[in-house]
Amino acid sequence: MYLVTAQQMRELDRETIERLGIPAIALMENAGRAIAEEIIALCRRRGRGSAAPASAGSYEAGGYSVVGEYSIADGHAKASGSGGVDAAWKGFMVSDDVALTLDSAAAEHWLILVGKGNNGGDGLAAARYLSEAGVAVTLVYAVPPESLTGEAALQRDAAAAMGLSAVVYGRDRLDFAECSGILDALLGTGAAGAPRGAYAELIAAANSSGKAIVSADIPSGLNADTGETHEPCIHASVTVCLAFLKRGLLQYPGAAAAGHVVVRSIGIPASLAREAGVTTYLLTPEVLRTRLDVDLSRCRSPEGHKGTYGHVLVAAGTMPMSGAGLLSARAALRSGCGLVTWALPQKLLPFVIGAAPELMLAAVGSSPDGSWEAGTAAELLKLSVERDVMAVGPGLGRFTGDNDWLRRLWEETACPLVIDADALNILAEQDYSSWNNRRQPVILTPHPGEMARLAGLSTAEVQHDRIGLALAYAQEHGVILVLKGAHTVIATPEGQAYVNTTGHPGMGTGGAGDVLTGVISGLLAQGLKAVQAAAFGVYLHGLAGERAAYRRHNPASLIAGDIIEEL
Ligand SMILES: NC(=O)C1=CN([C@@H]2O[C@H](COP(=O)(O)OP(=O)(O)OC[C@H]3O[C@@H](n4cnc5c(N)ncnc54)[C@H](O)[C@@H]3O)[C@@H](O)[C@H]2O)[C@H](O)CC1
Ligand SMILES: [K+]
Repeated sequence: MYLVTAQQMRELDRETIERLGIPAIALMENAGRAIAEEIIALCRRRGRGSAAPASAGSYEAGGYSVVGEYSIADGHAKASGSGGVDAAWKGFMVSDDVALTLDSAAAEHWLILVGKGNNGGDGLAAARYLSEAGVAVTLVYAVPPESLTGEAALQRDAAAAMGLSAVVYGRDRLDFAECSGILDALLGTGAAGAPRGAYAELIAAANSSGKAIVSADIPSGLNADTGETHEPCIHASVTVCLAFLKRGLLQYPGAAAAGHVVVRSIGIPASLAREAGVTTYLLTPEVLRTRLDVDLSRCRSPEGHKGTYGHVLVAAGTMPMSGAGLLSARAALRSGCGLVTWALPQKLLPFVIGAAPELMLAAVGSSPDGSWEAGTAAELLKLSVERDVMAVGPGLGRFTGDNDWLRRLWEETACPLVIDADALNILAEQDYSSWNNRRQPVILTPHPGEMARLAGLSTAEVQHDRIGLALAYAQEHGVILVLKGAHTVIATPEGQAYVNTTGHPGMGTGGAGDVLTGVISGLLAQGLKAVQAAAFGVYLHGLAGERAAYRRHNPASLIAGDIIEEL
């Protein structure tokens, strides 16, 4: 599933209209219909509708279809008292447009908040379809309707010609308490800055009304690119996103303001997005399979052996943070690699023997306090020769000479590097663009605080536009960047970005990041390309976290080791 910016959406709109010749008004009609269908579906889900959602068309031997709860054939059958359609009788049958039918329409009255632009136009089109379904609608113009132009003006005139009731905010009486729902068609991808004037007042009133709000395309007040929510911003139950998923709907706080996001096609071909060079995706199994060529089955070869699945070297842990090394190393094994060697300070070794019998341990250095030493770089380089990937950083701590230590690993290892935790903090202190180029990829796995240090920004600035920042950093530094957090972003030096939505808030617990480092390293060791291992690793880590969270009486009690057990 593509993720687009507002600008990319405008270009795709224009391409569709000008190159394919599909009129803008047709796209708007499609948008309006899609929005109306989702509002009707919401009303049903709220239990207001008696018609069950349209069942999949099931074609019986007699060649008739049952859609929804009613068909003419059933009607005939009931009339004839046969209690059901006689299979031999192939009565004439007509089904209705279930998606736009609501039995309880009479109980519904929706306010349609109409902005000046095409977002407002979408709302006006939706109002006509809702009215056709028997839902009472009142158009609430944020600006005098005569100021609408283009397709929005066409929709305005059509709504007026249909006699839809309309009020102008600030001029006419308006009571949100009288409605059963609100369609937010104030601002879409053409918005700029915080909502102003009547728009801001209508957004605030809608939010405080307590009514269910459906947003057209994006919640008004949301930055479509960054997920930043202006003050005020609509808090929607459902956002009907048109054509392509907007980046801002996946980035918090926007992701929270959007409610349930449903992407609806309106006639803009997905191929245009590919041709336009859109390379940001929602990370789904489909994207993993088709874009990243990942074998989701992770099947094992019948003649495989531990050597088949690669060998991970983990350089991690100190006396106070031995667990980080253990978590990473165990997670690497659980991700399916064949062997894991955990390189750790000599002093630490006796305490972790047997902690995970499946691990091989390699004591390095001779520091009396179990910290790392600059001289261990040579030992790690020697160990890395027989390993397929090196993970460095979990529980590493800081030590004298650590800058040169990391530089040696960067410049002299011949295997891919996964750099996490304190190793990222070491990296952040240097201009590593001057270091020798590497033939093998590097994956950085910062949380927002570590990213802030790497990029020389505040954490708030990192969170302001996670996708944009991750892409810029990955391309500038030639690394694969895994920017952790709610909806982790995986960005590549070539400019692709994948946004992951698996995971659970309970995963905000010490060591969860160490586990991810192990998972990514374990997948790399099994031969996945770096971007495959990063994306698939994040995806699997999130799924495991979900399963682990649901096993607890309360997700708050989830701890990192639980995630490993669910891999
Ligand atoms: N081809 C089509 O018809 C399609 C339309 N789509 C829908 O169109 C919107 C984008 O429409 P656009 O006209 O570009 O902008 P908006 O409707 O979002 O509104 C912009 C409008 O609002 C005023 N404005 C801008 N910022 C503010 C602010 N901060 N406060 C107050 N007012 C503001 C300004 O006057 C602008 O004119 C898109 O989201 C879809 O809903 C579909 O994309 C399908 C194709
Ligand atoms: K909107």
